[in-house]
Amino acid sequence: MITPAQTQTLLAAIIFIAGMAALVWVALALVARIAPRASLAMACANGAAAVALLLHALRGVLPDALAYWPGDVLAVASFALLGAAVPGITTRQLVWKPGAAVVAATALLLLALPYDGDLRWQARVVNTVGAGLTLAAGIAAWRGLGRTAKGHRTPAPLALPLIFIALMMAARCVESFIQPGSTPDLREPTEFNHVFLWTALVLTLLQNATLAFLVMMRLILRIERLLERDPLTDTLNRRAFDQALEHAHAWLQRGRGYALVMIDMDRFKQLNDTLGHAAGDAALRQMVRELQPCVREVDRFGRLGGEEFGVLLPDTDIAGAALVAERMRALVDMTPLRWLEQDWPLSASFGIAEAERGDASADAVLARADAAMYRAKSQGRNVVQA
Ligand SMILES: Nc1nc2c(ncn2[C@@H]2O[C@H](COP(=O)(O)OP(=O)(O)OP(=O)(O)O)[C@@H](O)[C@H]2O)c(=O)[nH]1
Repeated sequence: MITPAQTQTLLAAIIFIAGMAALVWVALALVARIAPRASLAMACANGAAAVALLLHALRGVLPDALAYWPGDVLAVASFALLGAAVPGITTRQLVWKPGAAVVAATALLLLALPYDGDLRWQARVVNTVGAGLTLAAGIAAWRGLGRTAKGHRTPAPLALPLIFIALMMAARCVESFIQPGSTPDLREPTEFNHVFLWTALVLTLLQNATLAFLVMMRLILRIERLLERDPLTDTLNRRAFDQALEHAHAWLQRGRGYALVMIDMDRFKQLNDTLGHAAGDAALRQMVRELQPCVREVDRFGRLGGEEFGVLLPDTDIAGAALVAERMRALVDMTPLRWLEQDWPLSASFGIAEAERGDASADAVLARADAAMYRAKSQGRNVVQA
């Protein structure tokens, strides 16, 4: 036997959880500044849900003009905000216009329904629209999560709580047709309400936890990226490049070879001394931009220091490395640096080396490529040497 106190306590617990979740999302957005727009949308979604449920719980206590129509519109708005926030978290695009249009249309429709006596049609509208909005968000999340981004893949089933919420709302609508005697009041001590409220409680927790987990993943990926990138050129920094090199060397004994290209810009000090440090920085960025199209997805392009760069080419022999390096050399040579209305010719010297089974470590390969690069310098620069 379910008592009114049980359903009311469950309702209060959901309001409390949604309210707390709203505060946590505000903190993530404003204090931690993680995915701020999507986090704010999540804060608003939880806040709107909490207020809508509170107005529902206070029906009969608050004036009708406040407790009914505004509460229903807020409930729909909370689903629309959820639908806007989810793509913001999974694909970084906040999609709010379709949701706003649905809320406006639903508000008008609800305005046309008389709020007296039987409120089942109002509840059917809210539950159907809520189910549709949440299902759309769930499908968008499933698709967004299934994709691989920058080598990371977040499991699509993390979108399941949203899909379950949609099913739950749809079930509430279906129940109102199957059981014509049921009332739309969530406080009624019925079996259906009891199960519905328990499910809503668990799903509210689960959905907030999974979305917060996704936001944290974004933060971790951003930190990982900051740790492995050179801030000026956005190539790998020395540490990350050395790691990639060690990894490639570990595969050498298992039959997967690799080659290295060392790149050193020519007469860079002269450029810096004549045009200034900012021009030198621009030249470094320009060279990296020009060379990017020569670098495959599996290759690793890193800045080893100053104006020296390295490219790790897995599954490549010396002939392949020579082709890549020659193409790179020609590209750098082709475009001068345009700085304050004048052209400054750019070029770089290239040294290449192929890893051999006898190489005890990647350092040996690096040293050979380095020595080849110094030979290129001594031969007048702007050449490739093996
Ligand atoms: N603008 C800028 N300059 C840098 C950076 N890192 C190192 N440099 C400068 O790069 C110059 C490298 O000079 P050198 O090692 O003599 O080499 P170079 O002038 O290119 O001479 P060669 O290699 O023999 O052609 C130095 O003046 C460094 O100060 C950087 O991040 N930005």
